[in-house]
Amino acid sequence: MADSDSDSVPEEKFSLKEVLITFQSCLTDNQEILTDSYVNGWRGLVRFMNSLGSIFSFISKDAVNKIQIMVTHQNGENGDKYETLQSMVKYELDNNLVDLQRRAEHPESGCRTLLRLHRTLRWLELFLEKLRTSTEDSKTSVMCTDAYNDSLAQYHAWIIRKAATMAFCALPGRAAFFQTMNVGSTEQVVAMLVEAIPFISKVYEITEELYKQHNLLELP
Ligand SMILES: CCCCCCCCCCCCC/C=C/[C@@H](O)[C@H](COP(=O)(O)O)NC(=O)CCCCCCCCCCCCCCC
Repeated sequence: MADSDSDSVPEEKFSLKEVLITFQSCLTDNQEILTDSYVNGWRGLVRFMNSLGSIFSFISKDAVNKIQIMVTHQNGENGDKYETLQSMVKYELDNNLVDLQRRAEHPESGCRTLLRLHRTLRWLELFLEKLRTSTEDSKTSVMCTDAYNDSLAQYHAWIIRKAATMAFCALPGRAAFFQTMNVGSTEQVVAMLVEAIPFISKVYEITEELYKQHNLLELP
């Protein structure tokens, strides 16, 4: 059976609102984070990024690879241990499934893979916040680069930083960017951001605290 991303299925109208709202559904009542919704949020973000052009495909490839690693864990025989980020951390640490010093036997642990997405979530939070407070003459490439330099860039090698900042220059201007988001007028985009950013921040904070408690923030 063809899956829903199959070429034969016409692209339905895709709004970034649904994607950003996914991060709201990550949170359980007792403040745990559901891996499935988290990974789904990233799937939607990557889909949005792909719609911005092929210059972003090297970023998309890495993101898809990380999403796939998480899905493999979730579908594996211990998939139930990956239900929340909290249960994943516990399971992988209890069973020595995480390379703590250097990448060796477990180069694709859920913990280290998720950490890369978590660091990128900080970039997203900063970028969205800049978009929210931007004005008509603000440049998306500048907002994106500033957000990147204040977050993710410190973890990337020079060559990746160079490639990423070059790609950011190809971002459409603010008006076209908002249009691609497919949320409606500028006021509606801002209202959506006001609604979505707090959930993204919350998910980020909880994950940061979880990783900090277990000393996992520098996983190789
Ligand atoms: C809208 C423009 C999109 C900007 C995307 C910003 C993130 C820039 C990341 C550049 C990563 C370059 C590719 C390589 C990365 C890896 O080296 C590096 C380290 O991995 P390793 O330890 O396994 O080697 N990987 C990472 O840091 C993870 C990168 C994951 C990127 C996911 C990007 C999804 C972006 C979604 C954009 C949605 C924008 C929505 C705004 C309204």
